[in-house]
Amino acid sequence: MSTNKIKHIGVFTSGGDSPGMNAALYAIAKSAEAKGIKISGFRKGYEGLIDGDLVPLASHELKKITQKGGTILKTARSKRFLELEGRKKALQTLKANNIDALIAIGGDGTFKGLLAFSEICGIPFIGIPGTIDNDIFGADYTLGFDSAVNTAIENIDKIKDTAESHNRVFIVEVMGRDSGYIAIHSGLMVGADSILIPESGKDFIYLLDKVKNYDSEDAFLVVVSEGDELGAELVSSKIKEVNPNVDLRITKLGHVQRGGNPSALDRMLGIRLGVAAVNAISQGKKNAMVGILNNQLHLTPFEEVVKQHQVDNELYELLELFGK
Ligand SMILES: Nc1ncnc2c1ncn2[C@@H]1O[C@H](COP(=O)(O)OP(=O)(O)OP(=O)(O)O)[C@@H](O)[C@H]1O
Ligand SMILES: O=P(O)(O)OC[C@H]1O[C@](O)(CO)[C@@H](O)[C@@H]1O
Repeated sequence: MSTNKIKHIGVFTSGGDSPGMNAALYAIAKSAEAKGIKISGFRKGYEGLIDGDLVPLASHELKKITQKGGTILKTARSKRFLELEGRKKALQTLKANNIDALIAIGGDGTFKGLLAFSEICGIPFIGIPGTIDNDIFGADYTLGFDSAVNTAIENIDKIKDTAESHNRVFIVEVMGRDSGYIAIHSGLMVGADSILIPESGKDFIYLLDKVKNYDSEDAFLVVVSEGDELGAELVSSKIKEVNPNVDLRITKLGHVQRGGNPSALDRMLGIRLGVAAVNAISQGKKNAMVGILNNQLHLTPFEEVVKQHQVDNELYELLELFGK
């Protein structure tokens, strides 16, 4: 589609919220206004597309909330959009409101949704990676990941104080549905004795070896990703099997990691990617995600984005050196 045909862009946030989404919405509105393009926001992710729940967006309003976590548009996991019937209703909404391009801010599930939608809807779709899990191919960092890791380390530092005072073994579970990124980053930064992630199968053996003879004047800290196949409880019972003397506690950090004001990095990322998304649409691009790779803007087709993510080799090496 050529540049001058785009008059009205729809935007929505989808999947888990992540700090920085509001900054991206502000940037999208600002950039669209500068190009004379109208912007509407669909509320509650794909649910808003299906129900025609949309609101006009204005940059002077969004400017006030760029520093806030969460998403002003709200978000959802939509069962209805998984069905063709739901996607057909969403198509009707777009037609009825003369939307001629869509920007989605979400995780890999959201982009799988756009791929499915593109089979029945021909308008340009552009994605912005927004998930604390950082499990998206085509972006060094997703919106919200840096803030989530900062929240995790702030809290694990506190746990360490009490763990060291009691010489306790602590298992701290951090978020990451299928991804160990938050665990690796936070685990390295707090000096964890062991880091367990879903992408690595053998790490548990090293942990048991280490903890078997643990009887020290110190804490023993395990950071485990919620996506790890064993999980905190099973890890705990295995540790007690090999060393019944340990004084052990489990803390699950949970959704606290998704909230809070975005870090400087996430605010900047939101602004850069918001502007880049509008530019991409104006340049006639479609069905691709904007992301920052090596500090440069990149467009990656959705087909690539949704492929299984990989933890890169350098991170594995750090994990070997520090976490085992
Ligand atoms: N294969 C698919 N076909 C159609 N829609 C899909 C598909 N996969 C996911 N979706 C839609 O995308 C929504 C968001 O996906 P999901 O819940 O996996 O979150 P996400 O975007 O991966 O974000 P997060 O990483 O924060 O969980 C789903 O609730 C669903 O409505
Ligand atoms: O908010 P919900 O639906 O419980 O989802 C939790 C999942 O979302 C994420 O926080 C990503 O947004 C994952 O780390 C976690 O597994």
